[in-house]
Amino acid sequence: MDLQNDIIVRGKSYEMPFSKGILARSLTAAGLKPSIAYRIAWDIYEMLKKENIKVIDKSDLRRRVYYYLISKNYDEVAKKYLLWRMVLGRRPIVILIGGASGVGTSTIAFEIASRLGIPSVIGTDSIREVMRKVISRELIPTLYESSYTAWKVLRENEDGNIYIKGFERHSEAVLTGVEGVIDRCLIEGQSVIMEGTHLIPTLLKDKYLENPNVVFIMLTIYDEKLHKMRFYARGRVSSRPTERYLKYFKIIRMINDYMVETAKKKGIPVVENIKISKTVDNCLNIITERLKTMVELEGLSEEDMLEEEA
Ligand SMILES: Nc1ncnc2c1ncn2[C@@H]1O[C@H](COP(=O)(O)OP(=O)(O)OP(=O)(O)O)[C@@H](O)[C@H]1O
Ligand SMILES: O=C(O)[C@@H](CO)OP(=O)(O)O
Repeated sequence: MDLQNDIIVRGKSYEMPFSKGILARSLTAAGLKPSIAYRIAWDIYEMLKKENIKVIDKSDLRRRVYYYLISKNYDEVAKKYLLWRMVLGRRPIVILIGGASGVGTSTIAFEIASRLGIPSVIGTDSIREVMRKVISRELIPTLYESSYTAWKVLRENEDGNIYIKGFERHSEAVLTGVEGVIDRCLIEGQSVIMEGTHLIPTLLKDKYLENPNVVFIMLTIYDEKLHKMRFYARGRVSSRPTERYLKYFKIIRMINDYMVETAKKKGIPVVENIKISKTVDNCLNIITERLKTMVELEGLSEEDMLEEEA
């Protein structure tokens, strides 16, 4: 790489060479098609070169991109771009993607992370592994099962739907770990995406649901056949055995319905995951709306966002 000829982008605490790829990615997150986003990133790079700019502050670059988008009649994209740059650069945001096994939480979480440039995605399955190391099987036997088999080790006196009770008991300890990670991210100012089947809306403490920096989205697949097909697809490329998920499919569907029901109860948006690109767009729209509220709560106008140091 010829650093001498590169344009340097200067942030508050670091410098890096101008990257058309990074700029294009933030433009796609704001709603532009990748091909157009890349062209605009290229145009801006050329513009800076023509002006013989060697070093540019991030806030200057942000301003230029914003006005360039407006000049090309991408007003809505410009607004979203500004909002995203502001929030991701300066405020921690925790995105929770819940959903029953196989509806696609990890796939969608990674797509959103790459579109937004959030470097950290944590699966609740990993938190479950950590919890298994610190809590004995004797103390919480459900933790050692899967979400859909935990009912097998319930104590006999549990009332109600035993499959759902098992799932709840299985998820409780995991949720304690999830809440710990959220606390840490909010305190440290780090953004993170957490995904998995253990994110039960009615069991997560209300203080997280009410926090403007926490955005919770529930994924679902309404069509049973489509949901089943996802396990066949996964079985071909991973070591997770399709037969196991098919054997417990009815319970997994029950968990899916329960997740949707509890999400609705708590006012959490439910997104159907049929086509990846559409699911991601729907999720990004939901997240953007939440960010607008967050920025409005802080009383920031567009002018303030343009002026804020990056
Ligand atoms: N919109 C989609 N279209 C087609 N295939 C998809 C879509 N979303 C996910 N998949 C595929 O479906 C399978 C299941 O998805 P994934 O592993 O993301 O599920 P999950 O909800 O994370 O499950 P678990 O909680 O069991 O880990 C994977 O093979 C994935 O590539
Ligand atoms: O418990 C579950 O539903 C799944 C979640 O990924 O995990 P496993 O099937 O590996 O136990």
